[in-house]
Amino acid sequence: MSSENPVAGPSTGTGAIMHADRLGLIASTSGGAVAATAKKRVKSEKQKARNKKNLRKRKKVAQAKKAAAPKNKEWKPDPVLEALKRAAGQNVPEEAADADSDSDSGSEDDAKTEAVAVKDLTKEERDALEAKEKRKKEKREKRARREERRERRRAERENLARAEAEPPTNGDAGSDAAADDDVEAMDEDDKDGDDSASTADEGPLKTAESSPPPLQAFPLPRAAPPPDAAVLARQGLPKGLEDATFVDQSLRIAIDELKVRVSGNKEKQGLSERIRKRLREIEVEEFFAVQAAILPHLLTLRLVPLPFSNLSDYLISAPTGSGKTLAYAVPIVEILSQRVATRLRALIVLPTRDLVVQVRETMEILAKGTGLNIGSVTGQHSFAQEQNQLIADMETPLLGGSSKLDILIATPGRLMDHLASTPNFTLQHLRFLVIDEADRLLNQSFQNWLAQVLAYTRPPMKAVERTFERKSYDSVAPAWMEAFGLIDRSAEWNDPIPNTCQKLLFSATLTRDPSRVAALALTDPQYFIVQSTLLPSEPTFIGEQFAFPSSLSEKMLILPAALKPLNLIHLIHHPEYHVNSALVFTKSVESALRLVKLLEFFEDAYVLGGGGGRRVIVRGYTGEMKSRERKKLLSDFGAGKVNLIVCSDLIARGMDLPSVSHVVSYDVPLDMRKYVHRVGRTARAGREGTAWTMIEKQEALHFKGMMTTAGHLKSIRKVKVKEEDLAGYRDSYDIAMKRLKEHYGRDA
Ligand SMILES: Nc1ncnc2c1ncn2[C@@H]1O[C@H](COP(=O)(O)OP(=O)(O)OP(=O)(O)O)[C@@H](O)[C@H]1O
Repeated sequence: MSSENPVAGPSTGTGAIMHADRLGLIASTSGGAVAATAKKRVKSEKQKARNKKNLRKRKKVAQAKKAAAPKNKEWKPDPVLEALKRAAGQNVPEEAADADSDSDSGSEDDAKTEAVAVKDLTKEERDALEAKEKRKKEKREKRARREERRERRRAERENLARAEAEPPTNGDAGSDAAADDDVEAMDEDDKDGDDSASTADEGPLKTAESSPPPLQAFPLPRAAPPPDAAVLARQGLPKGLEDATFVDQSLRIAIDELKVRVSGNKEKQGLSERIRKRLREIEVEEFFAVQAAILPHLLTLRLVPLPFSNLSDYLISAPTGSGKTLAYAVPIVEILSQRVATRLRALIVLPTRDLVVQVRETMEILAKGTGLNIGSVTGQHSFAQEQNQLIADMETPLLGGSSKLDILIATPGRLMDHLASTPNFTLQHLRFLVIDEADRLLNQSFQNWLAQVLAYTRPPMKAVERTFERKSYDSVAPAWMEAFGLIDRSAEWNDPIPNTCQKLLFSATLTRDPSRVAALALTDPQYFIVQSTLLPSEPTFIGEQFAFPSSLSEKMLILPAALKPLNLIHLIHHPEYHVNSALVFTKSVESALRLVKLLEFFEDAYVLGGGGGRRVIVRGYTGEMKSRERKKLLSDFGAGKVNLIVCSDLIARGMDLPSVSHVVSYDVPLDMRKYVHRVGRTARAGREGTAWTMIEKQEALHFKGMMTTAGHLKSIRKVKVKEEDLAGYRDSYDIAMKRLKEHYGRDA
């Protein structure tokens, strides 16, 4: 038993082992006090010996450091020591000063000297001295604490050793306490940063026996890894839309070569001679990729599909100008030309009046000689006029409706009006429902048009009570008969009579947003994507697919807003760019009209001033113009009488103006879809075309980000127009600006 052991003091005389948790109790007894005094003495002797050893070590280190220090680094005397020397009029040798500053137990003489000298110190010197004293004191206290801990640990180790020899008499809390102390000691040592306090000689405190292995942490509940974004986006998407069929944009099939499967592996000519003749008349000798891919599927099923035949719905995403209109117009005309009686069998929905007019023209050319009746409702004519065109008999209530038309082309708003208010207008006979520019139309939610139209194409779930007698000529669609009580199939096991309406959705920027797709209630949907082979075979993101005509070249100008008009003028007049027969897109109708005025004033000044030979004819195209005026303008443009049409996004979609050689986005398009449709007004049907985008400096980041997200930035070439290239237009431009200000008032 060691006399240094604080837990087994001599006064106990029993030599019994006391546990660490009784330490406090022992310390309070008189025997404990004697032991403590003896221990203190031994401790202070040991402490002194250790201090001397440390002092020697430090001196050596200090000397080594001095020797290693760069020569130019001067040694600086301790300011406090210097002050003391000055005050005491004494010459303290360098070595002694060093020792004093490091040692925590200065000699008595020194203390006296200091006491005398302190009186003569300045305030700053006195503060410094006090701080130094404080530091010394803290150091002493720290060291004392460390010593105390060391002693305690040593005692505990001895106790443990004894405990191993003899079985313990009570619970073993000591190891825990020791472990706690150990943590504390480590903390203290870390704070000290004092290497003299090394405990290396004492060996590691924690041994395998002394501290039990730490308990395994109870595993915390962890969130499952998030699913892949693409997987998430596909959720709720019909299988057919996940596995899209990719069609190479360069695919071509001669119109005589188009075959359809009849039964088994047998094939036959897909189109009648009549429609092939019509196609040749409009210079269609071969089918473009979208047509070659989709026609064999649509032509296989004829007017009334047999029961159990697979009447799939189709979603087709193909670049602008790739011939989507003919991809649905040809099969509609070909299949409907077999009809005997007139029923409304094809409904084509388009977002704008202009597009309705355009598609109607194509339909009429194809249907020439078939006897098919084609009409349109857009609100351009009065409601009564449209009703007259639509319905043969509005007086007699008829279950099967009374249509004058086989094919109706409509804008959604006007279509809703007729469904609500035109007697005998029904969609029960529909064989085709086409939604062209589908992404745009699916985004239009007015009057919930899509849900309503779809509801009108399906037979009612409940039997409809009739308030009138059925006429002999009242022709009800087979799928509607049961609902009207014309047949009773309740005793039959057969499936309900299938609906014959096939949905076809087309766009250059088709969405696969599952929520929107779900709204379409598609049957066995098939998804076709027409794209250039240069693009990756898998769509990079599931939401939207953007494809561009391969004959399109794209350029961008990043420039200050104030230089936009001059740059546009440069593009128009410089022979290198020769932007002519162009559509110029602005952000609003107002900006379009203003730009038209500015360009007109410029052309006046420039041509009169002898700047350029030919005058460029510029016109604006707005929704406020009468349809007659718009038609005239487009025809003048096609004939080359108008060189530039400045417009808002009104004609950005779907308009087929074959003469457009350039598109200029004078104001940057706000989203990718707008960009795709604007640039798609050129480079149509395989022709060459160039699209320019003017980007104000502060818009560049947004625009580039948008293009990068769509994986398209690399396809756009950045062009820089030099300041000196614009110099030749300056004078005429200044005149034009002056006139523009006069035209709009001084504030313009
Ligand atoms: N097979 C073909 N051969 C020659 N020209 C064709 C063929 N198919 C279509 N075209 C012509 O290509 C032009 C563009 O066709 P269409 O308007 O149908 O394109 P789109 O794909 O609907 O474009 P957008 O997405 O801009 O509406 C039209 O002038 C059309 O007559």
